[in-house]
Amino acid sequence: MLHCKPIGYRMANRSMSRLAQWCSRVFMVEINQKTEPIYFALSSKPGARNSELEALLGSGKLFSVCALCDGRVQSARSHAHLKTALTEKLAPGCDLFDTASFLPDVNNSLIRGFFLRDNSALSSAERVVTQLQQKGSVCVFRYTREENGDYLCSAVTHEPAERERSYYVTPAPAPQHHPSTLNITNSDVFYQLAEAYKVLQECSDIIPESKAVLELVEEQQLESNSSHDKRFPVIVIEGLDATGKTTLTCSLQKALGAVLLKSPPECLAQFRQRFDAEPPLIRRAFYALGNYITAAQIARESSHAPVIVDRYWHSTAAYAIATAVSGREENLPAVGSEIYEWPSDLLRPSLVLLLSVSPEERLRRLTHRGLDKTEEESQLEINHLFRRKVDEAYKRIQNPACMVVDASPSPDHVLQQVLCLIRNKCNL
Ligand SMILES: Nc1ncnc2c1ncn2[C@@H]1O[C@H](COP(=O)(O)OP(=O)(O)O)[C@@H](O)[C@H]1O
Ligand SMILES: Nc1ccn([C@@H]2O[C@H](COP(=O)(O)OP(=O)(O)O)[C@@H](O)[C@H]2O)c(=O)n1
Repeated sequence: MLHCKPIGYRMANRSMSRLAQWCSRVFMVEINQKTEPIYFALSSKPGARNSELEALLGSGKLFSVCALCDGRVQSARSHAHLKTALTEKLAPGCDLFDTASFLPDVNNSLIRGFFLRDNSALSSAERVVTQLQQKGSVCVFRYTREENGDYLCSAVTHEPAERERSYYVTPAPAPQHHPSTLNITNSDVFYQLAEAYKVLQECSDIIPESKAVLELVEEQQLESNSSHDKRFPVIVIEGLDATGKTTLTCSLQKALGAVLLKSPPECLAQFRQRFDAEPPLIRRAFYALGNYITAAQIARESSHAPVIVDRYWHSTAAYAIATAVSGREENLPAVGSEIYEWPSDLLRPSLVLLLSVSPEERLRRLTHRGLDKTEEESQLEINHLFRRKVDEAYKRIQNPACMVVDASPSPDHVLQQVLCLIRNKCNL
């Protein structure tokens, strides 16, 4: 796959409304998560007819909107703010779809945005988007239907020359790689401490907690360098919420006389809520750094006892990939993709076990437990597609890959099964 510098920022630095710059790109509109997105391009010539595209564009006033800012942190936050503003301000009768533009199969080329179809009584969408445009770096396109059925796209801008220039909307083929996979590296999943570290450095003015997190990372790295002596096995327990990780890790700790650690580590607990409210770029960098703190703790503790770890990099990567990749499981990067590779500088455990229970049993355990779930976990419950993607991503991660354990029997049975595996694989 080709790579490119984040193109959005380059565009933003020039003129946000130069429609010609968007003509090399393909646009994707996601009507819902279960169906294939619709792809179109902008062209100076009319294209072939396409019934799906016409059904999308068919009625109402149509706009696409995206936030373009200098810098990835600002861009990520502006996109999130734009979504909140649109959701709050659009009148009933307006449909809001996720959209993105990209260069087919070119890494880092994706720019996310929204597509609006306005069938509201007062046609209020135009007022809402132009107000948002006045407040910040928001780029708006309008789509209109000609009498002969062709669709044209033009920029909503004060520049007369730009306003008058329009392009035909033409159908485009689906790319080989789903567009939502293009920006995963170093935006959703980080493969080196330095990459995740940089994100929090870039945030430190707007999120003061970032500094404290970075200090903790530095402290732990220094301590671990002086005492790295890995002798005892390190066993990671992974799985969706309520698959029995807490129950099993506590039993394993007792049975093996092991040290129990987790990721994110306890020292980050006070910051978690703050970072959970941020867009994926920042949130995922926070969890990635958590793994490096846990790694430093593992390095120290494994010198004198076996170590059991409740969630580690598999969780960070699998949830991040499943959230980033929209639509169905088939859209995930293929098995063997570099996306599933373990970070080169992160301590590798001896064994990773993935607890697996049926969706029905998991739901029964969640309900029985009756505790608060994170927003993402609640989404899992209602979003079968998302859960399938997390599960599949867990299984595709390699070096080390995880071993799947059937966690539906009784707690004691699961413990005996896992102890047996550990003895076989780790000579304990
Ligand atoms: N093997 C099991 N069989 C039945 N219930 C279980 C089993 N393991 C755990 N549970 C119950 O399921 C719920 C979730 O378990 P927990 O260990 O907290 O999961 P996690 O840490 O993965 O979120 C708890 O109420 C726990 O008592
Ligand atoms: N090592 C980890 C652990 C959790 N996470 C994130 O934290 C969420 C799950 O944490 P949780 O506290 O609900 O999990 P449980 O410990 O309750 O099973 C997931 O949604 C992941 O996004 C992560 O990214 N990396």
